[in-house]
Amino acid sequence: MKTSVQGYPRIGENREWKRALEAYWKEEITAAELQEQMKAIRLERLTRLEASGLDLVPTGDFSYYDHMLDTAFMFNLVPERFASLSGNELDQYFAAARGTSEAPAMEMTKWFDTNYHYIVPELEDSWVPDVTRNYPLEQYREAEAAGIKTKPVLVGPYTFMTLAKGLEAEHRDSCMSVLLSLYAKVIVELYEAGAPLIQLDEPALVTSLTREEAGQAAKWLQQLLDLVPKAPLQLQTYFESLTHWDLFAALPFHAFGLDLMYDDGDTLQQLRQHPPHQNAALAIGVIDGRNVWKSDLREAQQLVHSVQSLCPENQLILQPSCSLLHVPVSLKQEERFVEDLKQGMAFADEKLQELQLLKQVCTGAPESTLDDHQASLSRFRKRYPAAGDTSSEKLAMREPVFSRRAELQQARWQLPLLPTTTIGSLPQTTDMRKARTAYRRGELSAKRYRAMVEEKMQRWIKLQEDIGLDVLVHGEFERNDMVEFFGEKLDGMAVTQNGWVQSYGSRCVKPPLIYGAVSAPGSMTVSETAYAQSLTDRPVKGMLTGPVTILKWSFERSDVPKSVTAYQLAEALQQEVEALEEAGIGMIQIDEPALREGFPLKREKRAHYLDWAVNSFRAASAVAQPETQIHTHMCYSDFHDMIDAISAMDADVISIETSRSHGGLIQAFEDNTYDKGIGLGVYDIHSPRIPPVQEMTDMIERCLNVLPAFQFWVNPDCGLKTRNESETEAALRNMQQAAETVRETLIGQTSGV
Ligand SMILES: CN1c2c(nc(N)[nH]c2=O)NC[C@@H]1CNc1ccc(C(=O)N[C@@H](CCC(=O)N[C@@H](CCC(=O)N[C@@H](CCC(=O)O)C(=O)O)C(=O)O)C(=O)O)cc1
Ligand SMILES: N[C@@H](CCS)C(=O)O
Ligand SMILES: [Zn+2]
Repeated sequence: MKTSVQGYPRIGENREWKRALEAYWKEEITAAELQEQMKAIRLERLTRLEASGLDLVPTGDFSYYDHMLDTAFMFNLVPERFASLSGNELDQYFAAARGTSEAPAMEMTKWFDTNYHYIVPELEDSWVPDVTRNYPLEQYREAEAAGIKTKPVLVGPYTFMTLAKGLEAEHRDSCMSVLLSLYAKVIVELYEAGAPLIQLDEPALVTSLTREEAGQAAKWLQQLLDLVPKAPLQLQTYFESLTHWDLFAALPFHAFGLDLMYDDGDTLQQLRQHPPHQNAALAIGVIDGRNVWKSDLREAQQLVHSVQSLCPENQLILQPSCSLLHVPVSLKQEERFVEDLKQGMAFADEKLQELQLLKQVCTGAPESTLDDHQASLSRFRKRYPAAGDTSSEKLAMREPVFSRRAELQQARWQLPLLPTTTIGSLPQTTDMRKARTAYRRGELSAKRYRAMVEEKMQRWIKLQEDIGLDVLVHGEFERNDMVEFFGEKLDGMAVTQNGWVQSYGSRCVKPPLIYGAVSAPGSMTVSETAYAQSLTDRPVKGMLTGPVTILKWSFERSDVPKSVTAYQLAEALQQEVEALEEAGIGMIQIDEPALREGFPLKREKRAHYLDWAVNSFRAASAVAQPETQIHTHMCYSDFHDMIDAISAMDADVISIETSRSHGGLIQAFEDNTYDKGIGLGVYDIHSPRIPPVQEMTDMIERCLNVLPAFQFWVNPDCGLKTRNESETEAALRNMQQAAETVRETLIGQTSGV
């Protein structure tokens, strides 16, 4: 029996990776220094993995930004607009990820149902397929030189092609043939270099594929196997079960890696019905790879035991359910958790220890090997029993209906056509972040910290007025992150000191933990919002994070149904909506950017999810007075398949991304006779590029061809916390000008929403 992981965090124990990247982007270090620092991070990581006792240490899972982007570059799939840029290969790579003044960044979207974002490969007609550099081989050799034999990891061809854009359905087969020949080249080189196993990640196979689609995928994988008959390939899936497993079980893969944690028990049954071919190894995901709770190793042992009857012990590999990319590195630096909470937790490094313990007990060590581990888990469970259903799930509906509310709200606010606003956060400058860090460390007084937040609000309220925005925001200066902030305030939740997880590029988040029943001890956002409102006559939007997003971007209890926690969160937020109204706030935005991300990967589970997700949003917002305008915001997701759900949320206005999809999303709203307000995200906030007025005017006009003007608002496509102040001001001035330019062409039409 062996142990392995599919991948491990890249960011380093103290986010060394992020610091190195950002130093390079700020030109504080040279390319050679960046390479050197990255190498040091890679080697430290490898040493750590090997020292943990893992039998198969992964390489190739490391990246300078994102592994999908790496794969695209490896295959020379570099969009024309970057290939023609001057500079070294590294600069081209970062230009594609981040954009430049000449070339907009490549699209970025969610990696399945996680908060990790990947760069979407662009399959262009001009593509000249080639293997420009075999990155996995380079990493394999580097590890070998350090004395560590590793298992190279690649994004598999089916997942890579499925997630890419720009491919017509009728060209899929020919594109796959080309891709397979490139993969074969990379794989043969790895094999010839002596890789003992090569992991092909194919999570796209666990989505709701028809039998025909799964059959086609199996055929393509067979073609790859035919091209590299000697290579020891492992087909790896995760995040769900493989519905049509029987189509894959007989493929001559060297190993199959399956998730036995997020599969509703399906995988074991499928394995019983269709055992993999005789020589195949089985890599079984029996430790939760994407949550932070200590594993019940007795249960895991049982699971391993059940699989042992299907596969000889020497062909079994124990691993987490998925790559450990989605959990923080180590619990070592968490000093503030009360001990009985901490003993119920496991980050990536602790999961490595769990794998070793599990292997020991599954290979003959006495049962007592697990005693200490299980005892601390029991203490945790006793101290923090799974919080039951403490809140009601009754259907929440706002009254009166939207059309009546819209009249009341327009009478109250008298907004012009195409009202302008922003999404909430304004630049979180280094001085603000440093001040917060100092405040947390007790080096800055609460009074001084508050004064700084107030200074920022004063400056930005004035600036927003000066730009001419119609609806202002307080700027979220007091917040480290839109979820962590509420995690700090809410009972039943706790935050980590150093539990960073990569979200996109160098940007990381510290997901809070939901360990008990969630409730609000008092108001959480009123003080800053009311202060900002006191500085202006224009409306200031209250800013809350919705129940589904808090849940999705936290580590929730695995033994409590998500819907139960979502309703608890909704109740806490409902209180906050009331408190904001009492303080005179008449527009409240409840962000739900993770609503789409939470979509179950299997289509048949979606209706149930949407029931509780939409209803918990309504439960949070339905208490609002009819004259209070409820906004919501979502970003970087494809909403085509959920417009009805968005409508059912019954928010008065929703702001969505429009810039990267070039207005394409608006079409989806037209087809569904959506009648509420829509905020057009007219420019991409992830890029330092200042959007020209004309570009945004064109965008608004394109949308006006689809839906009436009175439905539209104009705003950036997400919060501005990552941008600097001068970029933000310039971009907002252009945005305002674009809105006013189009407004002038609409004279005579009445505003409505
Ligand atoms: C909207 N998005 C979000 C997602 N998930 C969330 N949980 N939150 C989101 O907002 N998912 C989808 C998208 C992803 N987008 C982003 C956007 C921006 C970030 C980001 O900026 N991350 C920051 C960390 C933010 C934070 O918590 N900062 C702390 C500061 C902590 C710190 O590093 N302090 C320094 C000192 C100050 C300094 O030198 O800068 C230190 O301690 O050494 C705070 O503000 O208090 C990042 O830096 O990565 C993430 C996802
Ligand atoms: N209100 C948040 C939403 C981000 S999705 C912000 O502006 O950062
Ligand atoms: Zn957003």
